[in-house]
Amino acid sequence: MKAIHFGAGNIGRGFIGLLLSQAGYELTFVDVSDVLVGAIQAKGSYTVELADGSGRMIEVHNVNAIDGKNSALVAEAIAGADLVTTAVGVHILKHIAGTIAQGIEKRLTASVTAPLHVIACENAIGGSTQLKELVYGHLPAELHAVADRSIAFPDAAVDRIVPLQHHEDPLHVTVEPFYEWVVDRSATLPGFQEIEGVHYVEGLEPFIERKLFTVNTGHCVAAYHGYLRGCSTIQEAMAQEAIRAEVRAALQETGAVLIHKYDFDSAQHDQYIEKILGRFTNPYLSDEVERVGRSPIRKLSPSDRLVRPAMLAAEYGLKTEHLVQGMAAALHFDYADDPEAVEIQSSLKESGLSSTITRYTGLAADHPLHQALEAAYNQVKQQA
Ligand SMILES: NC(=O)C1=CN([C@@H]2O[C@H](COP(=O)(O)OP(=O)(O)OC[C@H]3O[C@@H](n4cnc5c(N)ncnc54)[C@H](O)[C@@H]3O)[C@@H](O)[C@H]2O)C=CC1
Ligand SMILES: O=P(O)(O)OC[C@H]1O[C@](O)(CO)[C@@H](O)[C@@H]1O
Repeated sequence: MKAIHFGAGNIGRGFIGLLLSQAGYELTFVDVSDVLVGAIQAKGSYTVELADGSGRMIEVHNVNAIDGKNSALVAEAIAGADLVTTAVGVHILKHIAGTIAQGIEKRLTASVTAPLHVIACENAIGGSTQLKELVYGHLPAELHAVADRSIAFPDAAVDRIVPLQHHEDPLHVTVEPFYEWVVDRSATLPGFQEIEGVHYVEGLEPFIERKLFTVNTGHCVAAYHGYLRGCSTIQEAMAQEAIRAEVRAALQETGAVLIHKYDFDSAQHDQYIEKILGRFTNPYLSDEVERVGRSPIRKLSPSDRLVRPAMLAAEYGLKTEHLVQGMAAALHFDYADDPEAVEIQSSLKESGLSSTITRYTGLAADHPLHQALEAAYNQVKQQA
């Protein structure tokens, strides 16, 4: 079984690559970083370290890498693969879609009928579905129906905290022990051999929303409040009682939404929240607030971890105060090395608060959440 994985970064090496290799796949990474590609090609292996105080190391052997800038070579590899996965960032999917389409076209021209599954392992709802649309945009229309018979794009939810790495070895990666990779079984093709270690479910929506609106909502709320209060890491932020309470309160709000929408057991969901809070405080990890807060435009967008649960809460008549506080802190994330943060800050200066809110959150000026966010934005800085 051959797998091609786009993105030899933190989650690529520390989670998806590790799991695929352990599941018996012959694994080839595709990346545009010369350092990562060169190091994998030279060594053919790398080490994953578990951040649990045990010092446990796992060696990942027999891995290869292709330079993502060489689309012909990547397409050739895809033509002969059983699985394509990605962990590049949802905004990068459009840049790899053409190459994936090239690989699919090669495969169909060579009459390969074995199923190919393409799974986007990104933090987004419907990531693989988005990738399919992008890939099909590059495929000749007459091939779409043929491709549908042997190529599938099951959506997925991936969860493992892998911070920025600061090791001499560019391939060494430290990860939290916990991981969860959930895939929509209903979108897989007959004859597909399930990947060992992956949890297959018939309906992905409750899983992806539970993950995105708990792990990712909580994490970014900690990051934005932490940044405002001058903390360097999530661990430092979570050690402040006020921030910890703010994160827990935001997760109680998303929890109420999830319980209402999916009829989750309330006590079990509380335990899930506590487990996530415990993961954020893992003393064996050091996770910069700038990484976890990165890409605030994506995180403030209408279908993402802050606005979407708040909109649902408003619709269900539930509380939104702490989600709104999180959004307000996100608008104050003025980190100069993050292009999305810089764009929001320029918009605030040039267009003002109200039109910035509408532009990035999709909340119209007369929406109650818009008005609450304006008020919270003006208050948040004073509380920091
Ligand atoms: N780090 C984490 O804890 C988690 C991250 N994720 C998601 O995984 C994705 C990747 O995140 P990270 O691994 O943290 O980021 P990262 O920045 O460490 O890795 C991304 C990799 O993609 C590569 N890349 C960029 N453009 C490319 C292209 N055109 N072709 C091939 N490779 C390309 C980069 O060179 C980099 O090595 C994101 O969507 C993130 O939301 C999901 C769960 C956990
Ligand atoms: O910030 P992004 O790119 O959505 O992804 C990183 C996020 O995913 C997580 O790994 C959770 O699975 C967190 O570390 C972090 O909040």
